[in-house]
Amino acid sequence: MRDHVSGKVHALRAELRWNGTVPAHFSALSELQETENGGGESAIPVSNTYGSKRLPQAIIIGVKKGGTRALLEFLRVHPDVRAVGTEPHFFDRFYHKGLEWYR
Ligand SMILES: Nc1ncnc2c1ncn2[C@@H]1O[C@H](COP(=O)(O)OS(=O)(=O)O)[C@@H](OP(=O)(O)O)[C@H]1O
Repeated sequence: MRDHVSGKVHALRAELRWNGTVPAHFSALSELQETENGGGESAIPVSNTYGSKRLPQAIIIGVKKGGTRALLEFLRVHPDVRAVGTEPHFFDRFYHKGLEWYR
């Protein structure tokens, strides 16, 4: 996946209180979660337990100066969204550290 991302990648660690399935464009992330859980349900389980370490339910991907910071700040205003404070740069810089680091 990293090889296909040419620009800066921003990841958003969000606790979206959705009760449905994950949208198609988040399917790659969903697959990661399923792999980690050993398969099973197709929807990422929703958590409202703050403080637990989970993979993100949504990520923001964008090129440098593409306005991703502004998008993150707009999303953060929503009370049901919990987002990382700083950009984790998992896919472009720290992919080698693995999913345990990413949580
Ligand atoms: N809605 C909208 N319309 C036009 N321009 C916008 C918008 N939102 C953010 N911006 C501008 O996007 C620039 C920041 O983008 P990023 O958040 O991706 O910046 S960064 O790569 O993380 O530094 C930054 O540009 P500069 O001010 O030239 O640095 C922002 O002003």
